[in-house]
This record gives sequence, structure tokens and C-alpha cells, in this order.
Amino acid sequence: MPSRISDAFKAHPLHLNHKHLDLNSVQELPDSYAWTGVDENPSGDSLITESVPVIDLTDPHASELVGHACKSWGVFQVTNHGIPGSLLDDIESAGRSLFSLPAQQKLKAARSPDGVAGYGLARISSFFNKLMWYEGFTIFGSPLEHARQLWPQDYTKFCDVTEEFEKEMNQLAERLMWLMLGSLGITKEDVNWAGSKGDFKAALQLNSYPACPEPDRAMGLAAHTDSSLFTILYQNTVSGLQVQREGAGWITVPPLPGALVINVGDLLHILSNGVFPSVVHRALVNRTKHRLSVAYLCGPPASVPISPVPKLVDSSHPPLYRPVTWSEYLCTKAKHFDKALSLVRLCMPRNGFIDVNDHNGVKVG
Ligand SMILES: C=C1C[C@]23C[C@H]1CC[C@H]2[C@@]12CCC[C@@](C)(C(=O)O1)[C@H]2[C@@H]3C(=O)O
Ligand SMILES: O=C(O)CCC(=O)C(=O)O
Ligand SMILES: [Fe+2]
Repeated sequence: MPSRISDAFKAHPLHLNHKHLDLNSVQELPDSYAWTGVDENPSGDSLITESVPVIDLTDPHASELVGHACKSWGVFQVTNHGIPGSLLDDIESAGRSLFSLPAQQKLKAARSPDGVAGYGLARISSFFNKLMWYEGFTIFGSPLEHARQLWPQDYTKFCDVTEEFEKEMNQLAERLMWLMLGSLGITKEDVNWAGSKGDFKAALQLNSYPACPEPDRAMGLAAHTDSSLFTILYQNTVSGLQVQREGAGWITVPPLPGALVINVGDLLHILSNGVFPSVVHRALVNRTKHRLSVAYLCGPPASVPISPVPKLVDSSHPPLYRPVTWSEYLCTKAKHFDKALSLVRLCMPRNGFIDVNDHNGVKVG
């Protein structure tokens, strides 16, 4: 099993990057991009339409609210999070300047088939027989080499902005982690790798969804859960993000000015012994507007095995998952996609508790 995140995909390279179309110049939806069932299960079909919780982080009850949102939704939005609006504007501009480069230029920074970082299709593309209306750029570590290839004359701006953004996101991640775990009575002593500052690793993902001639039949980013502890997502003003809610179908997470979306990932689901569900989500596209999002996928240091926190385990709550490192999990996900979580599961939950992440029999794609 790989011990470094950058080696996580070596055993399962993605050889699809050549299938790349310049989506900005396509007038009609090619058959290879036409999905069926995109419009199935909209939340409007149920009688009560619930919405994803919005939490003001300066609220004195923030931890309880966050805990409740994590348990019952696995996703929430935050306001008053302390990330300057100007930095959100800057990261959006950095993304725009990247994705508006000519296709040939972007391909100079193409992610290698077995790599983590760079420009290309979504990693999960190989699990679907249709292509996504999507292009992405992943930063893991320094983006310097790729930025030099993209903008030989002027690469420092992109590096400065992404570095500053990651620095701020790291601090917010630290705060959120303890709000989430704190709501379960878990302290730093219970999670020994998270004792000091700056212990998170993260992937920064820039996502671009060009305007699409037939949005009702296209898929921006197919349904998935994140292989992170949790993800902090900035979306521009164009809506598209949807989360799957048991019994309610697909619920749109509306872009709120200045707000950030936080979603539980598979590793926090494991760490919380299944108490926090990792939410299935996807992104749809728009007919006239270009949608951009930036995801900060927060994970533990590469060599740390993640397992259910002992405090959450007793005779009536046996550990549901075996220990797994981030890189090992990414490798399992690259091979088995939505079966990855059940592959690290030790036993089925007791007491008739249904694990929302058990997709056996439920199609997420
Ligand atoms: C650290 C990660 C987590 C990755 C893979 C690797 C780098 C990029 C991440 C994403 C970002 C876009 C959705 C996703 C599903 C994808 O295709 O690439 C994510 C995937 C995961 O969460 O599994
Ligand atoms: O673009 C979005 O809203 C979702 C992006 C996402 O799910 C991801 O980057 O993991
Ligand atoms: Fe995601």
C-alpha cells in the first residue's frame, strides 16, 4: 500500500485524459456527454423541502449546531468564517485565468495518469460510461511546476493566491475539526495525531463547469462522497451543487454570498464510527453561466491510520471500520469507488441502524 498521497494512484492510473474536448466551443451536446436520469429524484417531489443548515460560526451555540448538522445531514454552510471576501474573489479569479487558457496550454499541466496533481478530467471519470461537463485542476503540495508550464512569464500570482488561500483554509479547517469533534465530546487528547497546529494535509481542487447547451442531460461532477476528513467548498454565484438526502432526493445547496459549504468525507465518517455520514453529492451545470468551485479537501498526515475514536466505541457500539491511512483509502477508492467504505468496514451496524453510506444496491452514479 502506498505511504505517500502522491503515490496513491500508482496502482490504478487513469488513462482518459486524451478524451478531452474543448467544452467552451461545443454548440451541441455530444452523445458521449449525454447522461440519463439527471432529473430523477429532485427534492421537489417530496412534500416538505428541507434545506441544508446554515451556521453562523460566531454563534455561541456553533458547536452544537455543527454537531447536529454533521449527524443529520453530513453537510452545512458556514457564514462569519473569517475568510476574507477578497481572498475568495482572488481564488475565483485564479481559477478563471487557468480555465480560460487555450486547451493546448492547459494540457501542458495535465495530470499524469498515475498522479494526483494537475489539470484534467475528474479522477472518478473511469467509473462512468459518459463524460462529465467538467475540467479540474488539483494542487497537492506546491503548484509551482504546473504554474510555470501554464504561464511561463507570470506564474507567481497564481502561486501566491493559492498559497494564501491554503493557509487561511488550514486555519479554518482546524477550527471546524474541533467544532465537529467537540460536539461528540472528543478532545485533542483523543486524537493523538491532531495534537498540534498544522497537522492537516489537504488537496486544493479547482473545478470548472463551462456553460452547457443542454444542462438537463449533462452531468458536471457525478455523485460521489469525498475521500477526505471533510471538505470546505467555495462556489461562485452559479448554483449546481446538490446533496442526496435520504427520503428527500437531490437537494440544491444554494450559493450564499460569502458562505462556504462544509461536507463530511469518508475519513471523518470512519473516525466518528459512523455517527457522521459522508454525504453523497454532485454538481449540475448551467445553460448560460460558467460555474466555478474551489474545494479544500482536508485529510490527515499521510502515514496516520484513521480508525474510530476509542471514546465512541463500547460493547454496544463496536468499531465499524478498520484503521486506514489516507493514501491507502485513496488507493482503494481509485479501484473500487463507492464500494471503498464498505471494503474497510469490519462489521454491519447493530440495532437496525442503517448506514447511509452503504450504497450496496443503491446507485450513486
Ligand atoms: C485527495 C483526493 C480526493 C480526490 C482525489 C484526490 C485529489 C482530488 C480529489 C477529487 C476532487 C473532485 C472530486 C473527486 C471525487 C475527484 O475525482 O477528485 C475527489 C477525490 C475524492 O475525494 O475521492
Ligand atoms: O463543484 C461543486 O460544487 C462540487 C465539487 C466537489 O464535489 C469536489 O470538488 O469534491
Ligand atoms: Fe466532492
